[in-house]
Amino acid sequence: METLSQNKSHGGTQGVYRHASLVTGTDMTFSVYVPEHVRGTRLPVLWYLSGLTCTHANVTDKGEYRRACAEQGVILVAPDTSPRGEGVPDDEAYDFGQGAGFYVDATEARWASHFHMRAYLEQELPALVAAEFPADMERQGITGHSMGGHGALTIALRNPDRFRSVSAFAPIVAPSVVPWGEKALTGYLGPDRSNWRAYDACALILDGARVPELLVDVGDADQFLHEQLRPELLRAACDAAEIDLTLRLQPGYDHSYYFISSFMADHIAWHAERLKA
Ligand SMILES: N[C@@H](CCC(=O)N[C@@H](CSC=O)C(=O)NCC(=O)O)C(=O)O
Repeated sequence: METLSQNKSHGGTQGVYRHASLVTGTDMTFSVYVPEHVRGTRLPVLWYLSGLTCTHANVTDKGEYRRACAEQGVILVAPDTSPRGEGVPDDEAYDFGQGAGFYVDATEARWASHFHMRAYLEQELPALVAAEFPADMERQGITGHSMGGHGALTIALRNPDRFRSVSAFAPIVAPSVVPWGEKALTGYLGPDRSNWRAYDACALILDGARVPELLVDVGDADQFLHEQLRPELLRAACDAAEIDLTLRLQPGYDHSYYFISSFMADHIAWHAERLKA
């Protein structure tokens, strides 16, 4: 692992790192904020998965999480949203290809050699974080925004023993039935919709996957609310499965980092309560 930058912030260290990923076959860059801590102690970890067009840098620059992480003693890890670079396939559209990995392991030929964001986040990056940072991997939470909210929900639902807490900002909750998701899942996984269910939070819940509780914030002025996000589908799935969903429609907020940063400290405190219990 190579250190690209390290800066002191709120008493801790904001770092950006690069490593050669075996699962994506590319270099991958990610950021980690480590609060000040007693040498030798290990801190709980919150994963933040980003949305379409993002790298690690969007939340690192605009997410305003460091004060809350420092106060709560929580590490925050922000991975990239796809493999990138020469030799990696891409698409002209902002919602497919590089910057839009949708947290799947692609099976369609054009994408299958590099687009393995599921294995990257379920296996490779956690092992690296455990080895290189003072992270207590028994105390992990996960959150994310939009496409990254979809990633957080689906990874948590598939791995209930790994995460003690899961939340999301304006997540895509049912990619199988919304335009962003239908395009991406067709492109990465092919037309057989039965292969999409492991990547659809509502379908996973319908198929029996469970987490004890969820926190979701969405702005009521979010430009993607009705066509792409459709939080009412998560409400219905959670009600049917008796999952304790706190779904907050935040008046006046849109889809941007102005919205995310407004509720970031709330989410970090909510995760910290569960990770430190
Ligand atoms: N057409 C827009 C769409 C891109 C966009 O809004 N991306 C969001 C995530 S949307 C769902 O995953 C985002 O986080 N953008 C980065 C940011 O810093 O705001 C466009 O191409 O601009």
